[in-house]
Amino acid sequence: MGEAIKAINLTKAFGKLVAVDHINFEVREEEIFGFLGPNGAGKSTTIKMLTTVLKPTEGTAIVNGYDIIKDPAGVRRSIGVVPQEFTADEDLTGWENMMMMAGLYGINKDVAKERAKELLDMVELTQAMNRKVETYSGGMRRRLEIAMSLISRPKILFLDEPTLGLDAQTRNAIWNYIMKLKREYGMTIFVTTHYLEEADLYADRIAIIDHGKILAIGSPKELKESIGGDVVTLTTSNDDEAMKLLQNLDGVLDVKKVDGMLRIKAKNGEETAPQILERLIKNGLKVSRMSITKPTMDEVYMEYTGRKMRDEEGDSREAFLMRRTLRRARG
Ligand SMILES: Nc1ncnc2c1ncn2[C@@H]1O[C@H](COP(=O)(O)OP(=O)(O)OP(=O)(O)O)[C@@H](O)[C@H]1O
Repeated sequence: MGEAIKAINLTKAFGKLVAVDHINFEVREEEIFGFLGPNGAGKSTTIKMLTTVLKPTEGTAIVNGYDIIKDPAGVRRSIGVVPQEFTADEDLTGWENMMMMAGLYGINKDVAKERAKELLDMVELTQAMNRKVETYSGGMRRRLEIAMSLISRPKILFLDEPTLGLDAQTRNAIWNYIMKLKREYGMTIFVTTHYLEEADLYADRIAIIDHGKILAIGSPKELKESIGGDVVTLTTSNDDEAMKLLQNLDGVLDVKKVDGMLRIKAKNGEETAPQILERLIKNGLKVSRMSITKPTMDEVYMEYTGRKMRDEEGDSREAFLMRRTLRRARG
């Protein structure tokens, strides 16, 4: 598959503040690409440059084969955008908003009606389509905006925090539409979020951005593996003996006794656990309990940004240095 987006040294400075700092990445066709980062990381600024709302200070990007600087009109024709701020007209009905959007793209009336029906149906707004938008809930508005952004049948959809501030059930529904767009229409989706679980569950690949720089990029699985693997926890008939036996086993990164159990860091838990068992049993030990836990996106995020997603500021630098020191000490 080809690439839908390619950012090349993409940079935006506001005076002295470099909001997006020479970033390079590619988004493949038909993937859900999650752009993950805390408030102020540079996510919206990146989206605004990719959708030609803002001009880069330096660098460029190719979107759907069009250069965002040389051919912004080409870019705009081939993309759909759901910005963070609500843009639908409150005084119009859902249906009228759809028609207004179609008008902006110069879409033939009959075609527009056909598409509007299908899209409103997809986001489950058919029943509410003749009501004024001012009566819509937050979730309904977001769904309408998604439908509006699709009226031109774009190849790439940009969504800036589409689930921000919505309840869990609505967030789920929004992600279901996003998955459907990828599955049924083969769309490429570029989506920013600061919900780690959502990126983990739904994105094919994730870029973690902070202070305008991309800190890591990969599938959720690759990112989780990159921070040092899984944890296998064991209870054995002789933990001291077990520790000695496992220390040099292939795939084992570290063995520790914690709370009366053995805590083993392994590159890949599923592959290493059977080998652990085999070695212990061969040497006459009994294993009474065993579990495998995978690192979470929270840990990935903390590892790369040096802070938790929700306590944004605080002593993040210290926390980062502490973690790095501990990691190095562990070897
Ligand atoms: N028009 C502007 N003028 C000056 N500074 C700006 C402007 N737009 C954004 N910034 C600054 O650039 C940095 C990145 O902002 P951006 O909105 O891209 O972050 P974000 O990751 O999208 O965060 P959020 O989730 O809060 O929107 C922030 O420090 C912000 O204050």
